[in-house]
Amino acid sequence: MPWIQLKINTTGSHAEQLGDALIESGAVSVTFQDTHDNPVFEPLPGETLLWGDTDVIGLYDAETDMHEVVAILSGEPLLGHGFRHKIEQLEDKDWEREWMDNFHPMRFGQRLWICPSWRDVPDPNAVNVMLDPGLAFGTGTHPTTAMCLEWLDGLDLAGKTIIDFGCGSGILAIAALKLGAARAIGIDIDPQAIQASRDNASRNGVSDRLELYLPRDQPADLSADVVVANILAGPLRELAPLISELPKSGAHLGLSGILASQASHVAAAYQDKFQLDPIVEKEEWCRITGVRR
Ligand SMILES: C[S@@+](CC[C@H](N)C(=O)[O-])C[C@H]1O[C@@H](n2cnc3c(N)ncnc32)[C@H](O)[C@@H]1O
Repeated sequence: MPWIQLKINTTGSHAEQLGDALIESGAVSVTFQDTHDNPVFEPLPGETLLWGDTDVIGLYDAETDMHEVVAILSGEPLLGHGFRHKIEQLEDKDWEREWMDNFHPMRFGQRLWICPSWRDVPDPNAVNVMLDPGLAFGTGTHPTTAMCLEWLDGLDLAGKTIIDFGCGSGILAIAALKLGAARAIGIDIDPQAIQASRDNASRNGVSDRLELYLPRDQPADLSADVVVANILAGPLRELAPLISELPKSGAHLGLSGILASQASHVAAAYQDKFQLDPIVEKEEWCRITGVRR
């Protein structure tokens, strides 16, 4: 079952009250985490944070309307309008664990394999990306990543520039580079994802062709032949004006992180500027692709 988590940084004295508020807003569980064990929560661009010592994390069914949750929580006196938070889709941890235990290299499409670095590659002549589960999202086990990898494998990427918007572990950018792309640009709001992408690029010998940016640092005039964004439906809709301008005319766009029930809403935000393909579905998740008009 797919899940979404919402994380709020606070002080220990406020944690319990916020935990109750998260449950009232629809969270099926709430956990408290010592911030010092988990320095992931990032400041918004231009912001200086005074860190609380506790992250309050609510787990929601992925069908939940997170806009509504945020609206409800804005009414909480401890939070208020525009409160800082982070919303993420979650890897299925059991699935992840199983993959680690069984050490399975995985094939995507015709040419591409994602392989744990401690195993021999099944086909040395294939396009092999060496990647181990780490702190950032993206190993290939999640259907949203898998659908992006399959799509990339089917494109002619030779000499192309690709933007990986929400790069996580860097898996999509690195796969594109190994499939022949000349240059990749990874963007993520999470500094830990930038670091993971950098490490994984180095492990795969493609560091010199991968640029990585936090959104506040990204050059203003970015454009590419292929743009892929595996983030959630809400941000994909909100960021449609920005993401739509990244592909050049005739360039390919791939969107993922979308539940089947949300696909038509996301497609509606892109259909004016893109000739969209039929939507592809895998285990409750969808992929939307198209070509920039
Ligand atoms: C589901 S993961 C995808 C990771 C990887 N691209 C993959 O396909 O497995 C989504 C990533 O997008 C990042 N993200 C979420 N919202 C973002 C935004 N508005 N701008 C840039 N990155 C964002 C998250 O930090 C996370 O690393």
